[in-house]
Amino acid sequence: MRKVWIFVSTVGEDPSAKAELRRELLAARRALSPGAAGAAAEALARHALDLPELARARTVAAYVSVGTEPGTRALLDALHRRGIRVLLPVLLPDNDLDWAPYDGPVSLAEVHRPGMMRLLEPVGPRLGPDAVTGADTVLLPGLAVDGRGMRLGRGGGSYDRVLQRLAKAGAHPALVVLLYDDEVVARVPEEPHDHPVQAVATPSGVRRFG
Ligand SMILES: Nc1nc2c(c(=O)[nH]1)N(C=O)[C@@H](CNc1ccc(C(=O)N[C@@H](CCC(=O)O)C(=O)O)cc1)CN2
Ligand SMILES: Nc1ncnc2c1ncn2[C@@H]1O[C@H](COP(=O)(O)OP(=O)(O)OP(=O)(O)O)[C@@H](O)[C@H]1O
Repeated sequence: MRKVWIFVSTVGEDPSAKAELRRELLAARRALSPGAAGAAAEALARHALDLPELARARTVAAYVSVGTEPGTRALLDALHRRGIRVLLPVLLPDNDLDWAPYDGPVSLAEVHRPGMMRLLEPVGPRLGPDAVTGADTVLLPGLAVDGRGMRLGRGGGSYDRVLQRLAKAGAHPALVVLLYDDEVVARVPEEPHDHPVQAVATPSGVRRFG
């Protein structure tokens, strides 16, 4: 599996290299047993909650894991119980993200858009796409990250836009991607619009970049 990716990355870092790596990583996630996924979510929440970036945050932008993603529900509830303001994304028709507060599990609703995975989104008041610029820490979904902090997302470009918006606003929240252990890879294909993150939290711990 890695052989294919190394070959692709040496011939040029084009969008198809990202698409190929995404397919491989999503297949690996699908192969995970429910028991292993549950244990991973628990360990991930434990390590993430130890992050000083979360302990001292007043506002955290996060997301609700779905399907085979590393589980974030326990983490969201722990942050909410600590009195931290948690913002969750609402996917807009152009793949940009709006934000609304997390107010416990009852504040979430399943949203199904044709051709896309079902998401759990907040039902509360929408705060607008710029609300993320008020976060002290942003927890990002992804499929892989490399040693430089370059992140591979699902390909919607939603978080690329978030990172661009933060830069434009001069906001510098801590950026932490949540992944499984084997999704920390040697190199992620990179395009000019990609921005690095500072850290990754996985079930086995936290790694910081640069
Ligand atoms: N749990 C969670 N919430 C999230 C994200 C995420 O990655 N995970 N997002 C991260 O940006 C945003 C939503 N973006 C999404 C981007 C793609 C797909 C999706 O279903 N992709 C299909 C492939 C679709 C296609 O081929 O075009 C897939 O992954 O199977 C869903 C949400 C905001 N909320
Ligand atoms: N700031 C931006 N505004 C609008 N579109 C963008 C922006 N940044 C990237 N895109 C577009 O989004 C698409 C997906 O980009 P890319 O493959 O890097 O997504 P990703 O980083 O994997 O996904 P995500 O950011 O949602 O996690 C590309 O077509 C890219 O041109």
